[in-house]
Amino acid sequence: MTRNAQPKASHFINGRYVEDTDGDALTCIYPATGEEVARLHKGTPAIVEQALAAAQAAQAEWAAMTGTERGRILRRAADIIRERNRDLSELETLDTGKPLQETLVADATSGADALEYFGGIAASLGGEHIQLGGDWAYTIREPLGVCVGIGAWNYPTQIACWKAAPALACGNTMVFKPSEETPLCALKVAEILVEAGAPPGVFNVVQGAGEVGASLVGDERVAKVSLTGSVPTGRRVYAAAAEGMKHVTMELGGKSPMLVFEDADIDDAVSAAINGNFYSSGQICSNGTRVFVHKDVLEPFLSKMAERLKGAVMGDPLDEATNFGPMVSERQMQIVLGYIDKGKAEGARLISGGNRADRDGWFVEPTVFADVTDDMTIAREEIFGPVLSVLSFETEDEALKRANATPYGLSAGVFTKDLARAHRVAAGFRAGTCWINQYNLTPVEVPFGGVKMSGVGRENAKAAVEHYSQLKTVYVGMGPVEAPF
Ligand SMILES: NC(=O)C1=CN([C@@H]2O[C@H](COP(=O)(O)OP(=O)(O)OC[C@H]3O[C@@H](n4cnc5c(N)ncnc54)[C@H](O)[C@@H]3O)[C@@H](O)[C@H]2O)C=CC1
Repeated sequence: MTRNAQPKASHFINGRYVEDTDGDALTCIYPATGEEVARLHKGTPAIVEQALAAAQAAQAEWAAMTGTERGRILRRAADIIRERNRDLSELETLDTGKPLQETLVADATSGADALEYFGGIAASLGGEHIQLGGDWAYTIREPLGVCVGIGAWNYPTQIACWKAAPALACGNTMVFKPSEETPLCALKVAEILVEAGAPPGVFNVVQGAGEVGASLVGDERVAKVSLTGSVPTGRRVYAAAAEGMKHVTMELGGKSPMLVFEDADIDDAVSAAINGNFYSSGQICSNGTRVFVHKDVLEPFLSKMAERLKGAVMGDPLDEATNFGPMVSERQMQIVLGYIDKGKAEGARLISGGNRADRDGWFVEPTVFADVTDDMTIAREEIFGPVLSVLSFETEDEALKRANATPYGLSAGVFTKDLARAHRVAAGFRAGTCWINQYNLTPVEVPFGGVKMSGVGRENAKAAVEHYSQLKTVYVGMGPVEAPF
């Protein structure tokens, strides 16, 4: 397999690849080896202008198509993505370093799921009729206009599709800016949408870092901004959008709890903790990084976990036998290693891992700390790497209080065989998504998003439609108009 992932050009605007070599260089590094696999350019003001003008020009025609027609295009794009899943997954692996074993099942395929789902409901979106005695009113569901999508680097294809699919289904157009760490796969989504029949300008991709994102968010033609990123960036983008009274969806970070009660199936709980901490090398916003284990099952939990970690296979992510890849960048690796040092310095007990792996690329060993207390840095801050903190608890009340004692509120999980307790705890969690005896599954049919500092709005499911459309109310007078004088 070739390690050259060079796209035809850096940006995709108005139905075609576009280059502007005046833009600063944007190099794409394969995180498993450090080698350069593509070189692009960041968007210049001229590129940003072209993209916004194209999206604006395309919007009326796109919105005038029937939902059935728009939906058919999205569903066709989903089919093409599935047909090319292997190529797209290999590209995603080169861009992110995530094992091919993962990208084959969780990236392009999840993007296709979103395009299929929103393609399927596009024809049924509409308003309602409200009878008011003799008079009546109806609502029209209208698109917002030009939407901006801004992505993080952990799930580039999925994020592009999770934003594009509902936006386009509702009749909006989009300018999408991928993370500067992972610019490649959104270009493929744009290419495929055009191949599936989307008119030029409906979905555009512009590369760049924060400045390019900020110039998109600040433009008065933009009606809505959807960001997947960190809380500090979310604050900035939300504030900039508020200046123009723009709609926002903020999918931000987390420090989610997973509660393992004494009656839980410990093997399942360990599996879930592995999925919720080491999949994508821990670079998942909804990860359950604070695992609260009841004191009576703490030692069996830790010993089973240590045993299972022996099954982690570090290697070339393009080899399908590899199930544990590197961090996306050297910078992210250094951040994670810094947190591991803090964990050690603040007195957490290292059960396994704890170091950079002795190999090329930006690998950090899967790391488990026990005896973690609520005040330790590793229990409070989002690490976004393969670092699992185990805390112990004695009562349900105590566990729930401690689980909720965080500014974040993205996700939470509970493992118990006691059904009443499972639902009671789920009701008590202050989080946008809760799992009972499961963790980190995010099918497109269910809403996903956070509370508190973890975000605003919801992606996926019918809920996303509310965030990509607005209602116009039309009141219909059927009788004479009464007036006081
Ligand atoms: N809740 C969710 O659905 C998810 C949240 N995340 C969060 O994303 C973070 C990791 O991703 P990163 O790429 O490091 O996040 P980041 O916040 O550094 O960057 C996110 C995106 O925002 C852009 N950006 C930065 N400053 C901007 C500005 N002033 N205006 C407009 N755009 C700007 C970046 O170029 C990038 O495309 C983690 O905190 C993680 O929890 C990641 C995946 C999913």
